[in-house]
Amino acid sequence: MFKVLVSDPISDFGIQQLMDAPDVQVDKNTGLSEDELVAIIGQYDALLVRSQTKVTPRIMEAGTKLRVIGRAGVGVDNIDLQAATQRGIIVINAPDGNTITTCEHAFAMMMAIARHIPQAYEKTIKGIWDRKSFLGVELRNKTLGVLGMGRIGSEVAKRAKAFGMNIIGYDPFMTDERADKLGIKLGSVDDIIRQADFITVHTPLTPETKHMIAGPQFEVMKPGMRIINCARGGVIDELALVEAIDRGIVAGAAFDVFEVEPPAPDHPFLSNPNIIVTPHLGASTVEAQENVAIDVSEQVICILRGQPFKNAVNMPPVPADVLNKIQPYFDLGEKLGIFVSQLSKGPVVEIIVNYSGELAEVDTQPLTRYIVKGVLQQHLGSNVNVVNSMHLAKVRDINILVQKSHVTKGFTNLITVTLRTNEDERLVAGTLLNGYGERIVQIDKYPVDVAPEGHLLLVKHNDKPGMIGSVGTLLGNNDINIATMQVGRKIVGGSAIMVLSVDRAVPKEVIEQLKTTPQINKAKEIVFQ
Ligand SMILES: NC(=O)C1=CN([C@@H]2O[C@H](COP(=O)(O)OP(=O)(O)OC[C@H]3O[C@@H](n4cnc5c(N)ncnc54)[C@H](O)[C@@H]3O)[C@@H](O)[C@H]2O)C=CC1
Ligand SMILES: O=C(O)CCC(=O)C(=O)O
Repeated sequence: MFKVLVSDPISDFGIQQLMDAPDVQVDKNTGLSEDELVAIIGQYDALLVRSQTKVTPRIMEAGTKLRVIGRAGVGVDNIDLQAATQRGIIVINAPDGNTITTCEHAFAMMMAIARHIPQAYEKTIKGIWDRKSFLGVELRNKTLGVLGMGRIGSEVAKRAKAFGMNIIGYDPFMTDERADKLGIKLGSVDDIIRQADFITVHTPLTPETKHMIAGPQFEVMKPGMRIINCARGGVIDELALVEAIDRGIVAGAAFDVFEVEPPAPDHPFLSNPNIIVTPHLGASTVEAQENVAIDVSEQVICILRGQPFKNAVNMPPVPADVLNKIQPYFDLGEKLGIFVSQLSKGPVVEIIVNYSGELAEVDTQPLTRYIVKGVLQQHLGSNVNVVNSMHLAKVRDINILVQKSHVTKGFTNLITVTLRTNEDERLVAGTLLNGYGERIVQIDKYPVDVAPEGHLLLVKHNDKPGMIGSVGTLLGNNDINIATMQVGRKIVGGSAIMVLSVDRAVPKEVIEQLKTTPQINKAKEIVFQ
């Protein structure tokens, strides 16, 4: 039974499928301190959070069974990603579920500052009928600058068009084609700063975006402009903004997010009549909370059950069409790694992976992670997984060399893994055969055809008559049943390799007997658990 801890308020409807899963037990325990979480996290396989829980390295260290942290939302700044990657904990988020909701909040904020709605409401409910102080502006024909044209920024731009605004967008990944499609102008940050009547930011907080709007930018803005931040506190310099408002450069600002949340009671925003604030409500709708909880629950179940998943934040994203092509090879890749590491002796120096055929045409990075995992698994056991395999190889100074070629030796796709240690160099190649599944097709220089499963016995011998008989008799005498057998040789009468698939583990003494049998040079068991 997998145990999942939900440590922030997350939609019950959204996590229903987790609660209904027969192999999952869900505990809801919210508002815990770091110490309280450290005390209980050791029993859980998965942790589900929104943004309140700060998932620190201490919590992950105590979470010895933790395999996945699910963030019901977009930003993962409350999760220490580096610590998660080092520990092999997969961090997933739900990037799509709250896009529209947050866009609508940003839009509501823009309209609210255009028409002073919160300030007017304040006075009206106090019985003050003040119509003079709240002269607003129309959105129509105004220039809206959108910094960050990702999911939310693009939706804001679409809605702004319907309001008759002229939109200038900036995003390092924005192409002219996409801008044309959205009917907006592509500009630089400087164009936006100088020309916009309204600016809305929709970027993550990164070293590059931190204070991307600060003192020097406010200096050159259009007097009377208005600014909105429903992305992350810190993208706009808060103190510089207050100063720009005092100097009449900025007419109004709307913030849903703050450099420190919640802001201190004496934060200058809270007493400024031209700044309106909400308590990080961007994603707070029934729909968004259900969506993100559904998305993250689905992924958590997949990860716990060892099924393919998406939206891992601490692994490179893979487009669906690429994933479709490489996913069938994940298991084979891992088995090639397991196989070649059992063949080798001595500390690993380099893993050379060669992809040929159709695999040479696609991004195979995720597949390489499986191969590296397989190689390291023999020594690191369950401490290695596809999230941390590359990191663990790197900290052990193991070089990973990936090559692509079109030489497929007659197979549609071929993966060749060569392991260089400081004692030897061994090679295993495998493919997926239509109708036959995973096959090992080469071991060192010998062509073979064997399924990588269960117990394999490798016997290196001289190519002489009677070898199959003597190996078969020895195994038979020790009650070891042979399921399949293959002999690979390069030249008649030269050295050859026998690969036997056997029904149970081969005891050490039997391996020793094989090694001392005439004409046999080596014997080795390879185990796939
Ligand atoms: N207030 C709230 O409750 C919510 C806030 N958010 C936040 O909103 C922000 C945007 O979210 P999404 O649109 O879903 O993310 P996204 O990843 O789809 O879009 C972010 C965009 O910012 C762009 N970007 C990165 N650096 C940039 C730079 N220096 N200048 C201009 N653009 C840059 C990226 O290229 C990307 O296209 C995130 O920070 C997210 O955490 C998201 C949901 C709810
Ligand atoms: O969970 C929340 O309410 C915060 C949403 C958010 O900021 C995000 O998804 O990035």
